[in-house]
Amino acid sequence: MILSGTGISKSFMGVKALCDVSLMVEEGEILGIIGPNGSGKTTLFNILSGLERCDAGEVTLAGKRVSGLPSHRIAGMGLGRTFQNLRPFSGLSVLENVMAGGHLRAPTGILGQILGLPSIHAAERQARLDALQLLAEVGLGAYARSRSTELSYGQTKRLELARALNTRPRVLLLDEPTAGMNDVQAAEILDLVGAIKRKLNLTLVVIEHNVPVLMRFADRLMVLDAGCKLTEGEPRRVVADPRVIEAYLGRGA
Ligand SMILES: Nc1ncnc2c1ncn2[C@@H]1O[C@H](COP(=O)(O)OP(=O)(O)OP(=O)(O)O)[C@@H](O)[C@H]1O
Repeated sequence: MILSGTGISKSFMGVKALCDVSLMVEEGEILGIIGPNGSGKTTLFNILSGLERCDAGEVTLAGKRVSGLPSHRIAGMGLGRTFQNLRPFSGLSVLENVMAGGHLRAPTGILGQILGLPSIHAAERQARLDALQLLAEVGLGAYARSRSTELSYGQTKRLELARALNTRPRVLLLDEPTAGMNDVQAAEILDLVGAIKRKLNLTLVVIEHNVPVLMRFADRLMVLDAGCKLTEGEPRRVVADPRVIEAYLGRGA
């Protein structure tokens, strides 16, 4: 098991966003997370990645307890993520945006940077090559020098993916990677994510509203409803569960 959350609870000013939620993610698997709006999906990602602290519970990554650590430490230990709302650095080029995610791995210290040691230049060159390679992988090779603001919405989603991959994650949390896309575009981006996952031997946890698309992609689904885990398991069995149909698709569905 590469990622686990045990008994995670979180309230915001008395509103229970998560209530005793546990999850186990095996190395190499794709876990899909679904649930109605406000059911706690993003809060769960925020806790797993260290952006929010849980009120109770524990998160482990590759057997090490990470709950309580700052998000950059958890990222450095191999947990990457993308965000539901796109937020590229608008003043930077596409390439620079990807490289900004890679500084976690920079082998050289601040003193070396001030002194401009040759090893820094070699490291910078390598970082640039790595970022260009990732841009090519996500289909943005031709846009390396463009401003990130010149990219279309779908291309910005790909940039977010490249940026997250540049932290060299073992586990990648994807928050609505296909939001705002039609089914064809959604299938296309998930095909790309799947190919990268296989190539880099990643483990994925994916929040997604497009259930039919996610069903084809995920090995397992977990359903949140009002901050509680409703059920989890094999995708077809989960979406046929009457409790899931009622909670997720609405009463009378
Ligand atoms: N920072 C915050 N302050 C106050 N309440 C919050 C905060 N973050 C989340 N919440 C509340 O916690 C609950 C869960 O929100 P969360 O964003 O995790 O749900 P979600 O399942 O990701 O929703 P969506 O599908 O709409 O993105 C909601 O009631 C939300 O209003």
